[in-house]
This record gives sequence, C-alpha cells and structure tokens, in this order.
Amino acid sequence: MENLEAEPAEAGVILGEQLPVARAFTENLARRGEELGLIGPLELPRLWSRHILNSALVAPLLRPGLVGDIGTGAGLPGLVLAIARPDVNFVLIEPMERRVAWLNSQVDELGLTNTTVIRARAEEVSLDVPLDQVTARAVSAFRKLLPLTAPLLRDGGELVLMKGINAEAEVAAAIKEIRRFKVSDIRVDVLGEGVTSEVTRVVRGFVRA
Ligand SMILES: C[S@@+](CC[C@H](N)C(=O)[O-])C[C@H]1O[C@@H](n2cnc3c(N)ncnc32)[C@H](O)[C@@H]1O
Repeated sequence: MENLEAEPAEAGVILGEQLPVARAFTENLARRGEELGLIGPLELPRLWSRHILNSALVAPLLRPGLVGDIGTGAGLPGLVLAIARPDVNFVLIEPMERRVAWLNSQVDELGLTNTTVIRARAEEVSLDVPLDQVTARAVSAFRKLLPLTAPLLRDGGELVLMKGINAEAEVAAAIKEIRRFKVSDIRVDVLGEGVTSEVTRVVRGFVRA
C-alpha cells in the first residue's frame, strides 16, 4: 500500500461524516484491487483523487429514492455513492461474477444497509421497481449508454451519467437516441470546481415514458 495516494485534504469536505467508511473502502480496494483485477497498478497513486472523490462528487445530485448504477465494476461510482448517501437506496448492476462477489463482500464488510448488488447486464436486468435516477461511469459512449439506462427509469426519472472532457460532443452525437428515449432538459454539469483538482462532468436529463 506504499503507493496509495495520501488522502487529499478535500476528502473531508466531499464525504463529510461518511469519510471513515470511504477510507475503509479505499484501503480495501488498494489492498485487494489489483489481485482481483479491479484496478490497474497505475491507479494506486491516484485512487483517491481520480476514482473515490471523483465518484463522490456526484452524491449531492442524488435524491432520496432508488438509484441504479450500471457497470459498477470495482465500486465506481455506485458503492462510493452508497457510502456517501446512506439516505438513498442503491442497486448496483454488474455482469461480471468476480466483480459482483467483490461488491457484495464490501457491502457486508462496510455494513451498507442501503445497497443491493445484482449480477446482470443492464439490458437484461429485471427490476421490481423502476429507478428514480441512474448513474454510470466509463461503461460506454453516451449514444450507447442511453439504451442501457433510460429504459430502467420511471417516467420523469433522471440520467446522471459521468463523462469525460468530450461530454458535449457525446451528447451531440446522440440526437437520434435522445429523441427515441424522450430525454429532455439535457445538460452537462461540471462538478468539483474550486474543491478538487480532478473535476468531473455529468450528463443529466429527464426521461419520459
Ligand atoms: C471500464 S469498466 C468501469 C467500471 C466502473 N464503472 C469504473 O468507473 O471504474 C466497465 C464496467 O461495465 C460493466 N459492463 C459492461 N457492459 C455492461 C452492461 N451491458 N450492463 C452492465 N454493466 C456492463 C463491465 O463488466 C465493467 O465492470
């Protein structure tokens, strides 16, 4: 763990009283993530800033209700958000068995009572109730992500999709899909400016059934 990035000063500002839980998760991921194929060796020196805090920046956009995270992988952003927002219920949807086992082990170990993990591809998952909001990070281009996420939302539910510097271009390339899934009020928000060096972008929009 000597390569693990020191906890940035802004971690407390972003995670508040949930910081000790986030710290435990970060240390678990640093200790076991490479061996389990969850993160590459180059990620340890930037685990806090690029991954944990970057994910946690989305937390203030969530509302009490049911949030689904598609393709959670090592826990990003879904598990970090479940830590940051104990007042919100989460379903983490991930098809890979080893990643699902990791996510379940962390839900147990961290004592998260607001989180369910489902092993499935988003396009095949069957949910008992539709989602109020859906998140995803590094799963696919916005154009391809819309058919995986929009059908899981209730009427009026919200997309909160983490994207890189090309977020606006990805939205522009998805005109057909935006129309098909009746997405309105699309906008790109930049999160973390003035708080952390690793700002993030989210594409937001509401879906009509
Ligand atoms: C590049 S990883 C990103 C993981 C994590 N979201 C992150 O930001 O580090 C993409 C993840 O999406 C999952 N995935 C790929 N296709 C998917 C699908 N159709 N439905 C749900 N998850 C999918 C993969 O198994 C993988 O864990």
